Amino acid sequence: MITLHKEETLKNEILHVLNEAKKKKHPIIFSYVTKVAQTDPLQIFSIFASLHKGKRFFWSTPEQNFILCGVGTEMTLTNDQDSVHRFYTIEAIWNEWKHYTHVFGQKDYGSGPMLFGGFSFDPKKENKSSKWSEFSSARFHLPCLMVTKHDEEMYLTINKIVHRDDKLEELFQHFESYQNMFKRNYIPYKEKNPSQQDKKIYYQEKWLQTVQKATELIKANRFEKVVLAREVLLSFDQPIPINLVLNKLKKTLSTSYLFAFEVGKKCFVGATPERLVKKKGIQVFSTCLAGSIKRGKNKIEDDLLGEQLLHDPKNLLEHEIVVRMIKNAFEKCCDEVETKDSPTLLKTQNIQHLYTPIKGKIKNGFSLMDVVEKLHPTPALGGYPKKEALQFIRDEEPMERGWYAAPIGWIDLEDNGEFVVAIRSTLIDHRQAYLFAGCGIVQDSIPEEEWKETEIKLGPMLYALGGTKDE
Ligand SMILES: C=C(O[C@@H]1C=C(C(=O)O)C=C[C@H]1O)C(=O)O
Ligand SMILES: [Mg+2]
Repeated sequence: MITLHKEETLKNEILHVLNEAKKKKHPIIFSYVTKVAQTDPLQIFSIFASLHKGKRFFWSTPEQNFILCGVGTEMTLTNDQDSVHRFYTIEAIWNEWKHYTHVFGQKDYGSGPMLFGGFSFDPKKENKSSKWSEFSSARFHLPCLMVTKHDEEMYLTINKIVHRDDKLEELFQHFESYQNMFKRNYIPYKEKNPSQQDKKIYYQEKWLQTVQKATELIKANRFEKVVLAREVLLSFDQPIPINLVLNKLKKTLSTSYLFAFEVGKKCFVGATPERLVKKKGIQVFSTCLAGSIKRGKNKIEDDLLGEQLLHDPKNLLEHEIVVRMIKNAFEKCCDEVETKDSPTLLKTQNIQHLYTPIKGKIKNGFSLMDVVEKLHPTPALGGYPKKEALQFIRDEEPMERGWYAAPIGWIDLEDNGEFVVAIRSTLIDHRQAYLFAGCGIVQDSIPEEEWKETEIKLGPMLYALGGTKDE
């Protein structure tokens, strides 16, 4: 229950927003933010499973010090443009709404009105199946309710678009009922892992041949690097509980971002170690991540493998191409660009990567979306040069990437936000889950070795889904 004093203040504020909507002749996003006691954000995902089914999202950073869980869609922004306009249309509509937004309460970084969503990898790719049909080239949701965990604080945001003819009492009831739903008793997770019925590993021969073909074209100077991916389909005897998958991923992947974006009956879930861009105020951060080796069975073996990776010419080249491109893109929209001269190691549960962080300060006139547009796809996911590599993927890769390897994340009113690269991911469709993994192909790539690299990358998601390891 809202206390009496708060009740009056909230009512006054709603009245004020109603008047504003009349005066401006435009609906207003009213965002009510309150500090709340710590709860498990994943529980919110569960509680709203039926009321807001098909409209939920989840996000957590590797240190788990920033977690978002949003449910419902107070507003959906989506487009199917196949050019850079897909980024800027979203940004333009959001910028326009900023004139019609009213925040009430203590807003902190990551709370209040924000859009959560993402983009497809390649809007020019013609899709033959309907696998990704709900996931447009660009799609963002303004949630009805969202919780934000930021360090030790927790915030509840309730967003409502207020129209000039809305009734004060009804609006007030809306906020009250959402607050009460949020305070509902938390329920223990009941779901059990469904049993796996089938596992399809697609087009191994074709994939190996494509890798071979890519290396030949690289030797003939058509491009320098291309990233090729493949997919695995798992089928289960029952619908896959997203909560359970996220919980399992949370336990195993402390160095990765977790994300889930539900659209209708499908949910895109991932645990990726790769940040595309984070913008906080004028500070901009990105990650160059490319070049991989397995983890060792013990510390000695693990260190040896790490050392091997740090000195391996094929992997260093995979990595260097990414650093070069990201640095270039940063220099276009940032000042004071800083990076390291040589990579270090980033170790996740079952794989180690070459890693170079990069940062800068945004130039006047540039935005978070500018950086997303300039970076996507980096050569860690597409290749280099971008145009040639993308064409090769479009023509030769035997799968539909959809949102795999594309930017997913959030953006707020002040142009703060973060996007990661949606790898180590799965598209869950009722009783089925498509898993994706790819790797960077350079001149000296050996097809069978690259296949093994994708097997390692698929491991944690296969485990989280309760599947068996790739043979
Ligand atoms: C493409 C993926 O991963 C990318 C490819 C890597 C590589 O080839 O070494 C390493 C990290 C990622 O940038 C994937 O996991 O699907
Ligand atoms: Mg690689």
